[in-house]
Amino acid sequence: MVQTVAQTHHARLFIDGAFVESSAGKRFVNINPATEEELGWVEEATKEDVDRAVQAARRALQGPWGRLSIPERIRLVRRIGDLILERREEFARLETLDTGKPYWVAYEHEIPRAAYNFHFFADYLHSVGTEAYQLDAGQLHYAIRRPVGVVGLITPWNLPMVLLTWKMAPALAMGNTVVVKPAELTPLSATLLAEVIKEAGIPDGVVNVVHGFGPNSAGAFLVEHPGVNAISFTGETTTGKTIMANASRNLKRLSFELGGKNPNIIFADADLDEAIDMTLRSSFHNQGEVCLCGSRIYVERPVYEEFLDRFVKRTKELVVGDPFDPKTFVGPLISREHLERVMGYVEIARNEGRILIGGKQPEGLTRGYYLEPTIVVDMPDTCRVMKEEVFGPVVTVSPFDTEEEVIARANDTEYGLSATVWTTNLKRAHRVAHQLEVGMVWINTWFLRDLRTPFGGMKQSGIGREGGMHSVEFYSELTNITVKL
Ligand SMILES: NC(=O)c1ccc[n+]([C@@H]2O[C@H](COP(=O)([O-])OP(=O)(O)OC[C@H]3O[C@@H](n4cnc5c(N)ncnc54)[C@H](O)[C@@H]3O)[C@@H](O)[C@H]2O)c1
Ligand SMILES: O=C/C=C/C=C(\O)C(=O)O
Repeated sequence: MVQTVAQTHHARLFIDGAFVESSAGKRFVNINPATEEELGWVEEATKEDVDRAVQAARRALQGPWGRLSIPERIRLVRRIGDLILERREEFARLETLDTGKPYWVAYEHEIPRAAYNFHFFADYLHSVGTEAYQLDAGQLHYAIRRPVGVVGLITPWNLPMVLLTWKMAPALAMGNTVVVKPAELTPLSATLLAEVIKEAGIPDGVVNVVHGFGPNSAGAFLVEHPGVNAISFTGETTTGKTIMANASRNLKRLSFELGGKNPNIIFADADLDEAIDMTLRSSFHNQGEVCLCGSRIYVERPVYEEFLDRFVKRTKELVVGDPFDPKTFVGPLISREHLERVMGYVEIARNEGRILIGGKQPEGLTRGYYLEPTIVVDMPDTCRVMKEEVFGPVVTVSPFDTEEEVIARANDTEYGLSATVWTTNLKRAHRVAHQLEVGMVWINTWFLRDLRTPFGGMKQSGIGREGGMHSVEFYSELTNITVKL
C-alpha cells in the first residue's frame, strides 16, 4: 500500500498523474513552526520537471479532459469537493502542521471552504452562458467560450488550501489544465490534494504540482515557460511585480491578489460590543497572517479610550500556544525569518510609538515562532508600521475627529485591498464606503463572503478580481462568431 503524504509528511512532485522525485535529486526540509522540528522533506522541481508538468498539461487538453461535456466536468469538479470533505481531518492536520494555524480554524473553516470552492464553481458552471446579437434578420453574432489552456497557479503560505482551491476550482470548471506551485513553506496540503485529484478520476496531466521556491526555482520556471497561457498569483506585491515582468516575455494573461494594509474604521455611534468582538478577529485571526486583516484601526475620539481599554482587555484573554489545543486563538508565525521580519516592525513601533501590550515572545513558549498579539498606539501616520504590510499579530490604533479626516488617512497608502467600517448610521456607512480606495468594504462585519462577488484589490493590491463571473472570465477565452444569414 503506497503511503499517503498524511502519513509520511514527505511532499513529492505530482506530474502527469504520478508522484515523482526531483529529476536532480534536489530536496529541502519542511519545518513545523510550532515546534521548530523537521516535518519531512520536499522534492524541489527542476526546470526539466516543470517542463514535463507543462507538457503533460498541454497533452491533457487534447485528451479526454478536453472532450468532456459540461455535465461530466461538473460531476468531476464536484467529486473533488466531496473527497476533500471525506479527508477533512487529514487536510486540517497537515494544514496546521505546515502553517501553525489553530487546528479548529483549519478543520471548522478552511477545509470546508476549500471543498465549497469546488462545489460552488461546479454548480455555477450550469449557469455560465455567453452573448448573441442581431442588428437585423440578415446577421447573427454569437460568442463561444473555450479554456485559456494551461494555467500556472502560484499560491502563498497563509491560507494554503483555501487559496489554492479558490483558483483550481474555476480553472478546472472552465476546462483548463493546471500546474500548481504551492508556497515552499506549506507543501503538504497541496500534495494531499493531488492524491484527491487522482482518486476523483481526473485524467492524468490535468492537475500537476511542482514544489520549489520562487526565483531561479519552480515559481520562476513556471512563469517563464512558453507553454503556460496564464498565471494566477496570490502573494506579496513585490513578487507580483517580478512575475509581471517575467510573464511579459510571452504575454501571459495575469490575475494578481497581492498585499494589503487595510483600515478598520470605528465611528462613535458603532455597536462597540460587535465592533470589538470582530476587531479581535480582524486583527489576530490566523496570527494576523491574512491579507484582509484590518491592521490600521481608526477610532472616533469620543469612544477612543473606551475602545482601547476594552480591546486591550479582550486581547490579553486570547490564548497563544499549541495550534492543536482547541483553546488556542493565536498560533506561531509561519517561520523564523517571518517572525524576525515582524519583530523588526515591533522595534520600529517601540521607538516611534508606544506598545500597549505584546511585542515579545510569550512566556513559557521557548520553542516555536510565537509572538504575543501586539497593540501599538501614538504612531505617526508616516511611520513604516503604518505604511507597510506587517502580516503578523500587530495592529495600530489611532483616534480621529472627522469623517473627512479618517477617509483621507485610510486612503493614504499604496495598497487598496479591503476596509471595514463600523457605524449604525447606514447613510454614513455607504457614503464612507464609496470613498474608500479599496476593492472590498465590509460594513459592521468582516470577511463575510459570497463567492459570486468580485474579490480583489486596486492600486498595489492586485490586478483583476476572483469570484463568480470574474473567475469565469479569467479562466476562459471568448470567440465571437458572425454569420450572414
Ligand atoms: N490579496 C489576496 O487575496 C492575498 C491572499 C493571501 C495572501 N496575500 C499576500 O501574500 C503575501 C504572503 O504570502 P507569501 O509570503 O507566500 O508571498 P510571496 O510573494 O513571498 O510568495 C507567494 C508565492 O509566490 C512564489 N514566488 C516567490 N517569488 C516568485 C517569483 N519570482 N516567481 C514566481 N513565483 C514566486 C512563492 O514561492 C510562493 O509560492 C502577503 O503579502 C499577503 O498580503 C494576498
Ligand atoms: O489572506 C487572504 C485571504 C483571501 C481570501 C479569499 O481569497 C477568499 O475568501 O476568497
